[in-house]
Amino acid sequence: MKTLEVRLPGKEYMIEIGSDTLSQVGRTVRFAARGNKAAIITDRSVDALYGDRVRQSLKDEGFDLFTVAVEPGEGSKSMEVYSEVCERLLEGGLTRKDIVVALGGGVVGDLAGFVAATVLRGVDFVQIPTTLLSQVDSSVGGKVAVNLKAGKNLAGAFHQPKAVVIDTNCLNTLPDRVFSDGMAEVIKYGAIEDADLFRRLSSLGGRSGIMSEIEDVIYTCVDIKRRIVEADEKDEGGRMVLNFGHTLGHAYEKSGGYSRYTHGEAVAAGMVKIAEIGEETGITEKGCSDKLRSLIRMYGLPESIEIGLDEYAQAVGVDKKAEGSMINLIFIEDIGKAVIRKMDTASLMELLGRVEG
Ligand SMILES: NC(=O)c1ccc[n+]([C@@H]2O[C@H](COP(=O)([O-])OP(=O)(O)OC[C@H]3O[C@@H](n4cnc5c(N)ncnc54)[C@H](O)[C@@H]3O)[C@@H](O)[C@H]2O)c1
Ligand SMILES: O=C(O)C(=O)C[C@@H](O)[C@H](O)[C@H](O)COP(=O)(O)O
Ligand SMILES: [Zn+2]
Repeated sequence: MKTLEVRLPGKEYMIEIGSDTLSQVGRTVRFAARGNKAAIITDRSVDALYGDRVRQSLKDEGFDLFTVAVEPGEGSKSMEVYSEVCERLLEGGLTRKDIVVALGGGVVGDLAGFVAATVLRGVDFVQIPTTLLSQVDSSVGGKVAVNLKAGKNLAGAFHQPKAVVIDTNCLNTLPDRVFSDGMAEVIKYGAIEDADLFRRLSSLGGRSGIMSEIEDVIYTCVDIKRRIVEADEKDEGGRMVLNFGHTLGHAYEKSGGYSRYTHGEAVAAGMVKIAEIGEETGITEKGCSDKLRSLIRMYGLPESIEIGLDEYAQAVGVDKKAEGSMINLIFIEDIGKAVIRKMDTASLMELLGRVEG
């Protein structure tokens, strides 16, 4: 097993990465918990696969338990489901010293984390991510949120977990499409920060290659995120690079009603498009968009998604990196080297029109 510590003053936590860590998860939660009640928030598919194992481990540690299982899918990152889950926690008798256990992919982690940040004005929570995307990205760093009609992740908070327990065995039951989603964020880390990782992803060549080095791939990604979050927890500067491909990606997700394209698919297409804009403006070395395209193709992700300029404009208008009429955009200068550039949104729209042809 590998471990990492996120060192945020007063909010430090450990990340465990290994195989079969689920059967020992009770010990980690016991160490993190101040009370004796634990509420597991999960989705129905994950509950059927892994709920019993987690419940057994928590019971072995003497926890008084209950489970709230939501519908699988992005639709559960909504104010309606958020409100329903809060009510269920209170019916279950959750008090301020108790703990929420988020068991599932990024949807469950973001929803349960937002619930934990706000119910009773905040309770502790632990992340047990079960998808590749949630293991390399969403379980770490404390961004928690639900979607609004206006756009992606628009009601949220920064609420750091007390621990993150990653069990790589969970990845064996992932459908290929969900595995690919996680690869979009893995490719993102290579593109923004680690050219060696980017090259390695080419040579690993697909899901089985990645699985042969999975602990190390996850460790590499989480270590990058840990360093970035430690330097800028609240997304005021350097952390914005983790949003590479996301401004346009969020536009694609919204245009597909949060069901046609997954987050990973949207981010993949968003990275290619912003690299094309970067090449057009001279910020990005020529050829980077082709390098991204070929990795994205290799991992079964879309290189582009067609939407209208009005749909881009709506998403850009509510992007959390906007400052008045300007927006902070994340480009890469080359593979492994991200840069933040302020641009007025009108110029961005003009460039989008140009690269869309
Ligand atoms: N907070 C952050 O920093 C952050 C970072 C990246 C993404 N996100 C968010 O994460 C969400 C996407 O997360 P996701 O890709 O994990 O999707 P998801 O949580 O919807 O999971 C995808 C599907 O896989 C199923 N599943 C989960 N674990 C499984 C397993 N081990 N075996 C079989 N099936 C399993 C789920 O039931 C679901 O149907 C998006 O909402 C995105 O915005 C947040
Ligand atoms: O942790 C971060 O910071 C990220 O930007 C990670 C992203 O992969 C993730 O999708 C995040 O939820 C996007 O955040 P948002 O602030 O653009 O909603
Ligand atoms: Zn993301």
